[in-house]
Amino acid sequence: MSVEILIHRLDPDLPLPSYAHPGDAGADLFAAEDVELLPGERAVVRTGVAIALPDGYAAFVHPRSGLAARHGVTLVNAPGTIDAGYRGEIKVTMINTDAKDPVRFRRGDRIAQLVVQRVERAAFYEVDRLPGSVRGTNGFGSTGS
Ligand SMILES: O=c1ccn([C@H]2C[C@H](O)[C@@H](COP(=O)(O)OP(=O)(O)OP(=O)(O)O)O2)c(=O)[nH]1
Ligand SMILES: [Mg+2]
Repeated sequence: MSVEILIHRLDPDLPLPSYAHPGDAGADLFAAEDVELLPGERAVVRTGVAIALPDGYAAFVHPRSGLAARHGVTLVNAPGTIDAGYRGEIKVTMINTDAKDPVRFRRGDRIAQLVVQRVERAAFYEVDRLPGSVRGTNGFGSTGS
């Protein structure tokens, strides 16, 4: 089963986002521009597409593991959240975490992947005291390394 999503190409010469294999969760997004990232540098990169997600869905821009493993490239805000009401161009906030090597992307390169998911919206009920739990307030490494 797949959810139908309206997509508009702001850059008609780029391919639509696509899944590399059956069963893949992420559809690859393409760079709409050339970009060079020096060590530690970041950039907001255009993808040339805008989408209209149905209510009850969101899309998440995830890094590609190959770029992370080979070049240390990830996303500053991973995963980036695309709201259902957003009609602007999807952009990718890339960062080069490598200490030594610059990395270069060309227009048309696959720079990130989009994961579409159903999402719940919460109704927040304020209370004076929360119900107890086994974990309680322990966190941030409380179970050891
Ligand atoms: O990686 C991302 C993250 C967000 N967006 C777009 C879609 C999203 O719906 C909108 C707002 O994102 P977010 O809520 O994360 O950013 P914000 O800093 O809270 O901006 P705003 O005040 O517009 O909500 O920006 C992207 O194109 N790429
Ligand atoms: Mg926001």
